[in-house]
Amino acid sequence: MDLQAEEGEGLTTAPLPVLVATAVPVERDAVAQALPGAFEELRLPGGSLLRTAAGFDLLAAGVGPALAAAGTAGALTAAALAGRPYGLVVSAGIGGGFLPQAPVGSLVVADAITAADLGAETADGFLPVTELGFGTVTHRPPDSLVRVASEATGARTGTVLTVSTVTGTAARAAALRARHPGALAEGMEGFGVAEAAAAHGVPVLEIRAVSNPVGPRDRAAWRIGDALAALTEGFGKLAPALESWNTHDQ
Ligand SMILES: O=C(O)c1cccc(C(=O)CC[C@H]2O[C@@H](n3cnc4c(=O)[nH]cnc43)[C@H](O)[C@@H]2O)c1
Repeated sequence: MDLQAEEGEGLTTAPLPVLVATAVPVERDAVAQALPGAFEELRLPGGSLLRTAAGFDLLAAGVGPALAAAGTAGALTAAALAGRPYGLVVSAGIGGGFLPQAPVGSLVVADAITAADLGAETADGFLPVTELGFGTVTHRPPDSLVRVASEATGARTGTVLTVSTVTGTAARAAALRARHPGALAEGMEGFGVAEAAAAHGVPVLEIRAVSNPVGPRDRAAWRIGDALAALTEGFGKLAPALESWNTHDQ
């Protein structure tokens, strides 16, 4: 695919497509509602992908960091082999919000995407995998991208934690806060998406619409419909900002 388009006297770079990875189809569909035009459905090994004419590919990769990483990596590899590489990967979905900073229905954009439970438990507390001599526990989206995304959507910015076990007690929420003072939200996919993006050298963004507080388990307090509506509204504002960032601002 020719990425250069002539415009007037000079050359401008056409924006590379954006991959949006959600966990489940209702999240993918909430994002799709914000994007104009028809969708083409493509089959991939890890599931199906909805492609918009405007350059957004939407993937429901599954719940949890492993499926998120596998699905995202598969889509990135397929796109690269097809000669249509992505310029940006977005992890999008609902999540738990730390109160009072991130109430139900609000949006959070990650300035750090951190694996909160990747490491070892010791008698002296939790050791992140980096202190064991391995890998990484945090990916940082580009500052300019975080700024553009939060200005467009009104989202708060802070750390979004990725957990394999949803927090369900006040004690666990307090422990996470103590270890990650900048945490605003938790989800189960962001770090997996970010690992796959990093492996391909592609920038990543994470946006979460808060469906429930992080803390004691209370299923009656979930507001999934409100969070999905916030995701749609937020993505409607985010999409043009991403296109602009992708073209000019990075
Ligand atoms: O059964 C529970 O107590 C419970 C509480 C919150 C979420 C779940 C899920 O199974 C949803 C997992 C799904 O949604 C995202 N999500 C939403 N809220 C949270 C949360 O508080 N902590 C972590 N992840 C959350 C997550 O990214 C998954 O895709 C069950």
